[in-house]
Amino acid sequence: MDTGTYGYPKQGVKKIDPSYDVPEGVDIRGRYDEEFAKILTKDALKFVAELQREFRSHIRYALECRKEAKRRYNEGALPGFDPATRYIREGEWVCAPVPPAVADRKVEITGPVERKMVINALNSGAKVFMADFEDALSPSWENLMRGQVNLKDAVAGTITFNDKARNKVYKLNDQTAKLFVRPRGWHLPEAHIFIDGEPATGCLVDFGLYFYHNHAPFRQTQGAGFGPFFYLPKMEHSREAKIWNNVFERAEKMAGIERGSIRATVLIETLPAVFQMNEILYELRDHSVGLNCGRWDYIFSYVKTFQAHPDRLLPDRVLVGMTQHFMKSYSDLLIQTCHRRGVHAMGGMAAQIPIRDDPAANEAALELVRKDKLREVKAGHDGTWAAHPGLIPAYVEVFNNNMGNAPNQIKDAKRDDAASITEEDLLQIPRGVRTMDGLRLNTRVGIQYVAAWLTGSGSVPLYNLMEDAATAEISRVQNWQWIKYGVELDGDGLGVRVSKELFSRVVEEEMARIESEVGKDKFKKGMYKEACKIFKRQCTAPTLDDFLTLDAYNYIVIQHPKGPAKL
Ligand SMILES: CC(=O)SCCNC(=O)CCNC(=O)[C@H](O)C(C)(C)COP(=O)(O)OP(=O)(O)OC[C@H]1O[C@@H](n2cnc3c(N)ncnc32)[C@H](O)[C@@H]1OP(=O)(O)O
Ligand SMILES: O=CC(=O)O
Ligand SMILES: [Mg+2]
Repeated sequence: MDTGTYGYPKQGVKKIDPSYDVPEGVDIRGRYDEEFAKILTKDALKFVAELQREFRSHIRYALECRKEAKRRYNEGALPGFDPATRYIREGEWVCAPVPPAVADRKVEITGPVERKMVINALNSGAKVFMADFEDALSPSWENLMRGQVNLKDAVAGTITFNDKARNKVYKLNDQTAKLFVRPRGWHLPEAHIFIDGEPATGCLVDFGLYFYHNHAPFRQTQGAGFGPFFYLPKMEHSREAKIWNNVFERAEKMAGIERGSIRATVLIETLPAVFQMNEILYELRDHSVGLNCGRWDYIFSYVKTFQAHPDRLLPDRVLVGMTQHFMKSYSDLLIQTCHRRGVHAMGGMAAQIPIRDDPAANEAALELVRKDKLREVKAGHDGTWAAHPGLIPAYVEVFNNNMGNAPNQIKDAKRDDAASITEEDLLQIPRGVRTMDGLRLNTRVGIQYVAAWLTGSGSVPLYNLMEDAATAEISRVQNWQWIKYGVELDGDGLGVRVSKELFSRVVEEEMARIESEVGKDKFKKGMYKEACKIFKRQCTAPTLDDFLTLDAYNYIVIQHPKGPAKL
């Protein structure tokens, strides 16, 4: 058949849709795009398919183990240290030395893999940019594939962005942050790429495509022989870290590069994982570059792990900060563990962002984050996360003032005192009150976040705070738990018990408030009603959904040529 460019028909010729050139067993169901085709090459897809085939049974097993652990916690068991791996916790071993290119990670900026933000983040003055396919990204086909294009251009050093409306061209500075990439968690499928008749594992797609296209230029221009570098999210057990280690070894073999070139920082952001920190580092000891306190998912995980423990309910979300005993214990033990094993102990994300139109409120927010960063650096953290470029100077100042010229505190802040932290310390119930305002805020934030996520934004400013998938999860599971156990809201003197009926009224009133805050027009055009339906269903479900984004994912999958699809 006679076709024009990319398979579109010449006049009078029957139309043929362009399609990706795929290897055996791979089916791409996402929209065809010329730019995406440069990422979805036959060889890159072959690599992703090989990873999927080699590791799918291990991933399935690891996810089954999560279910089994959940069953035990739901029957009353508590997470704790595993006696079978005491020898790893007590053994004297260290991880491979930190690559010189990333010895100094005092301030790391994070953000979705959106083009302008990638450039801004790399230029921000932070030491590291964590480019996010996870908490900060709504994983639509368009966002994911554009993200891969953006990262490829960033690693090549050629990325630009033309903001026509503002007549501004963005390009990279001479000096840029080192790039780390965070793929999705093990649980998320990629419904636009089928391998042997099944949706691919989301994180293997994110990792595989990025690694395939960028390992060589990255090692040359950024990693000084090491890399690429990754952040690994939401793991619950060291067996999941072992899979990543094997994936890395497989990738290194494919690329013909030395074992231990790839390096990753694991987020400790689930309650079960805090009891596995040594074991996780041990599995990844040749590929590790530390652990990070993923505080928001960690709080979410506390509620999720104790979903069937009404004696362990959380107070209002705003009261669960890093100074609560269980959070402080987690951060202290993470620092002690990392430094004993010779790697970075990274701090986490304060949710405050700059407030442009109110200098006094802005100064108050800055003071809160300075305090948070000061606590981190004094505790021994080697660096921290910033959500916004406007915060970086303040963070740099706090870390430099307290660490001087040293690139990190791995050798100087041993925190041997934290070795005595117990299971009870790590599980201690947080203190504080529960209020109607807390229920309302959870609801208002949760619905607005889901509405943004459904329309392509995975991180948003709400009420002067950064909200992303992890913070929204806290709102969702806390509402679920309060409804499930008919909790008394004791903090405001009203003594009201939470019920489905009360929650329905709150949802109605908060939807009205959202409409008045965002305006009728935006409310009508946005996906607030759909978001409300999803959020309400999840908050009132008889059993707790494992992840907010798993169910919501069905709403953003658009398979071509057939349209929306349910997994
Ligand atoms: C729990 C966790 O997982 S935390 C990690 C995941 N979360 C994140 O990474 C959140 C990242 N941060 C963000 O997405 C944003 O800062 C938000 C959504 C919180 C706030 O966004 P906005 O209100 O739009 O920011 P604002 O309008 O102040 O931005 C000003 C400028 O800074 C840029 N900017 C803001 N945040 C970032 C960032 N994280 N990285 C790069 N650039 C950024 C904007 O692109 C904008 O650039 P411009 O002036 O050239 O147009
Ligand atoms: O990913 C980070 C978190 O806090 O969650
Ligand atoms: Mg997280």
